[in-house]
Amino acid sequence: MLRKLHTLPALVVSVLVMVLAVTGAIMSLHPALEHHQAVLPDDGQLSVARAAQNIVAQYPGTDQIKRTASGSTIVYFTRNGQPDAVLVNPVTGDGIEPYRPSAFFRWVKDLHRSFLSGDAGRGVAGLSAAVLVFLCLSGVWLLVKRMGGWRNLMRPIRGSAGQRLHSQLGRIAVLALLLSAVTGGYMSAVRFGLLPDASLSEPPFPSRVSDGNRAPVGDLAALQRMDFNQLQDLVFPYPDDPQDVYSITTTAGTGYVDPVTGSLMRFEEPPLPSSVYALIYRLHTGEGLWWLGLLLGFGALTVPVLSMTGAFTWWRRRRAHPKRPNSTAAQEADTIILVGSQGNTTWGFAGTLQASLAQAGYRVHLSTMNGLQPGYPNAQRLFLLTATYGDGDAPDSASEFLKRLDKVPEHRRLPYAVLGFGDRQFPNFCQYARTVDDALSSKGWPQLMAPEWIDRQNSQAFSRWGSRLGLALGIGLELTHTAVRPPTRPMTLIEREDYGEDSDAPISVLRFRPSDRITPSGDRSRSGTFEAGDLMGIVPPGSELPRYYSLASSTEDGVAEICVRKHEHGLCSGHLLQLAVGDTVESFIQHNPQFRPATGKSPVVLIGAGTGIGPLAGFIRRNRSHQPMYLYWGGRNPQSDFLYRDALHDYLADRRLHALNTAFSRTQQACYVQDKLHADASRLRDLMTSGGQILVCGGRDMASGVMEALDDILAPLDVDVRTLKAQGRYLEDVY
Ligand SMILES: Cc1cc2nc3c(=O)[nH]c(=O)nc-3n(C[C@H](O)[C@H](O)[C@H](O)COP(=O)(O)O)c2cc1C
Repeated sequence: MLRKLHTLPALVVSVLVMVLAVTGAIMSLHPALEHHQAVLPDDGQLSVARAAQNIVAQYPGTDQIKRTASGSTIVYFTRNGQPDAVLVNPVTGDGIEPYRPSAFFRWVKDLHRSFLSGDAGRGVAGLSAAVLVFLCLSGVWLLVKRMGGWRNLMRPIRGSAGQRLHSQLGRIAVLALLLSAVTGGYMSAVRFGLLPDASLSEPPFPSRVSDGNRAPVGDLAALQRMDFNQLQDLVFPYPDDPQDVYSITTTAGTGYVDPVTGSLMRFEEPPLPSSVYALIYRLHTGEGLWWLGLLLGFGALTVPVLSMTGAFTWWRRRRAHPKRPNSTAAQEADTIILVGSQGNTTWGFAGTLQASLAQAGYRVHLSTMNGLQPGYPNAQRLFLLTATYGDGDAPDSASEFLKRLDKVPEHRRLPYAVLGFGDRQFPNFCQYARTVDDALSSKGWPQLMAPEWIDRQNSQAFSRWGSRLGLALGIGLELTHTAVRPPTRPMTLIEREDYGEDSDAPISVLRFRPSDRITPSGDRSRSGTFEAGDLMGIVPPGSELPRYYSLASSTEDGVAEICVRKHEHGLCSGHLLQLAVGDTVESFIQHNPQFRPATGKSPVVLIGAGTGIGPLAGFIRRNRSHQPMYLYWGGRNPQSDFLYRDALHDYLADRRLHALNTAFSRTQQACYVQDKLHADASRLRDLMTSGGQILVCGGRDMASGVMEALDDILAPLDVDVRTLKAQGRYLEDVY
């Protein structure tokens, strides 16, 4: 809900906020430029009287001396009947250059204040500032939730590149943005009378002025007592009006000076609202605080990037959540179906279940598992259909489910049935669905049906489950659903490197590029954006089901690179390894943001074996910030299957990789990657003590061996892999 509240206003006002931010960033340069030009005497060095005397000596027709908040001195004077203005050095009275306010800055200021549309535009700018305040606060709250509490707020961030950039920039710039938005909103509120008027009230004009000749400005006692650095404005009396006086405004207040006697006639301190306004104005504009101006300007420059990354993340999430036609409102439904999915195939099954139940007369509400509500007033049953990802983890649309479950009161518990979707090739088959089932039963939710597990979207198994459900409900229920193949694009093999050709399990590094062929839908084929660690789904000929390979490259590399080992009877690996350059495969990208090194400076320990090196090499390749990365990798034989040998040595040379440890199992001193970890135990303990994280990629036997080894190694620190996993510091991509 909060995410929606954060996203929707952002999408609506993003263009307006971007205009405010970019114009604000441009204007933030102004105080710094002015400060650079201004001549600033030391405090106590120069009185207003002396400075005015110097200036009048150079500019006898002086009408007004004005100082900007940054300290520049502007003199308005009349010469030969023509008004003019000049920037001066107040110590000497010499002119520096004619004063010509920049038409560009004035235009930018108008755009910033009112979108060039007068009062209506000012109102819109004020509302946009209020929205920006809300976006900052809701953004911080979302980040706190995502990072698991305030204490973890500055921890490295995980997720897709867009999400990481959005959170990282937001975290850096939020204070500057909040300050700009709150102060801007305040000034708008004052302008529209929502807060007390802050204009400077002038004391009443003196009714009597001393008779006699006017003294030279340098002799006026009141001005001799005032320090020039406090001066804001000094207006000279009209030469032809004997009743006129000097008007003066300083940081201490406003008053009048008798031009004959030099005495202070009236002087009033500014009222509180106007002092507050002056302070807020300085904080908003950086006038007189040029360094703050530049900081705020930098903060404002993040807004376009935040808007774009935010919009991109929203669009991606939206695309990942299929439409739910004919879903009854949650309040009215008698049957609730909640879906945990990442690749969307589970939605297809859920849609079929929904349609069949609706046909049988049920009022069915269909939503994500993250959409679990604390109560469904009319519901009598709950179905949970969920996939499993990572190490038995929740898919994206179920990541908040268990937390939400805690909030459901006892009297709202419903009879439920869990249907897990998974793949027996993974070590933890349907683990997340099992976790959900355990959580519900341990909380005492009544079970409508025992849980069932569907392997690789098997439609017969789904149909059998449907028949059993029909019996439980006392209706005839026929569920006919065949998984829809994800939309694929042709990719052409452009390069291959072959390893271990003589062995029983050869490996190839394959590089693909989107082919120019027109797809059946008529699109020119394009591949989506991806990063190392994402998955390339490949559908081998004669199969409906894709096989997934971890990507070793990102979009910027211009190729989709994967490492493939030949599996005995492996339909897809067999197909891929016999491809020749120029051949094409049908494929798609599945994002896998859970498996990425966190950004920042903390060390990253990469551990893999065999083809598991693919994404790890991809992470190292992109490590331009030289985050300390340590690679432990196990192969069979250094002569025949040392994947990425040359590239890894290049990465070591340019410090993208800090240390490389290899283990080979088919040599005389047979050695496994776990042995290398044990041999390097004390360094690993140091790395983990300094906030390091571990990413493991490869087969499940290697992964469980590595886990055991690390539990031993980290025992003296009182840390185990389970704890690291819970902290998001131990990530696995295991197959
Ligand atoms: C990266 C990845 C990790 C997976 N991990 C597991 C797993 O640990 N256990 C499991 O049973 N299935 C696992 N699967 C299989 C999916 O859960 C299964 O294909 C499911 O049907 C996908 O549903 P969805 O398309 O709705 O997300 C994984 C699939 C992928 C792509």
